[in-house]
Amino acid sequence: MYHVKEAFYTLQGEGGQAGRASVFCRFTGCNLWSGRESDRASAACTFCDTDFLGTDGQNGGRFADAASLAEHLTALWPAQDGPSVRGATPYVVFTGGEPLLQLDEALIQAMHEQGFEVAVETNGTLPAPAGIDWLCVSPKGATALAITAGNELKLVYPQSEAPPARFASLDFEHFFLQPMDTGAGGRPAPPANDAIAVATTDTMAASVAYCLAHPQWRLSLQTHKITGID
Ligand SMILES: C[S@@+](CC[C@H](N)C(=O)[O-])C[C@H]1O[C@@H](n2cnc3c(N)ncnc32)[C@H](O)[C@@H]1O
Ligand SMILES: Nc1nc2[nH]cc(C(=O)O)c2c(=O)[nH]1
Ligand code: SF4
Ligand SMILES: [Mg+2]
Repeated sequence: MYHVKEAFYTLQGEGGQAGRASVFCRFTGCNLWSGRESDRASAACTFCDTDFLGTDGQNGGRFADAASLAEHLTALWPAQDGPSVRGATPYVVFTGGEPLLQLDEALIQAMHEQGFEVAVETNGTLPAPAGIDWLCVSPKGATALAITAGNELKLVYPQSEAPPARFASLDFEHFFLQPMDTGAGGRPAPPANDAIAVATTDTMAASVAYCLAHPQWRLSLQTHKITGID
């Protein structure tokens, strides 16, 4: 049984695939935070910008097997254009919560059979199933990584217990710093048009300065918040 908070069609907002049309599948639950505000300060991950509790979001629910969830997600991809127009490869992003608590090879295979490339956004503390096409690892605080290779390492910055230098020698194709959205941190997430102001203050300046001083790292902005798309 898969528990899905929400699923929606949008543009990938972050990292090396930013701007790409994507079906997002947000699984319920995380191993680094209960999702309750009363537990945030004592959690292993304290700055989460996401509600991942329950199955009550748009297109959320409980799915008995890989085939039924794959069919549900495929229905969110738009009808392809006619034969004279170059089609895009359908793309699904599994996130959460922590997707590696639920994502398995059967679901990856079912999405491949539907013609999708499969991307994952993970905190990197749990092993990944085989078959993922684009793996993004985003380390959290003092937690130990179970995954030390992938397509992109996307570090929310700054985190006192997770300096970029700790990850700079790992086996990733791309290294991104993403300014921490401090509208989280125990307060409700800011409305989309507020996020621009938040993102352009101190965490943005610190991220820019780090990338300028350490060119291995590139800046990743949360463009879905800037555009207000989701
Ligand atoms: C909500 S997490 C879900 C996936 C997975 N649990 C993880 O942490 O990577 C999705 C992405 O949002 C990032 N993120 C979470 N809270 C953030 C914040 N306050 N500011 C910037 N990025 C944030 C995470 O680091 C991760 O890359
Ligand atoms: N548009 C959009 N892009 C995203 N990239 C990673 C996200 C996530 O929450 O995992 C996310 C998200 O929530 N929305
Ligand atoms: S950012 Fe990821 S790891 Fe941290 S609490 Fe949110 S879902 Fe969990
Ligand atoms: Mg998000």
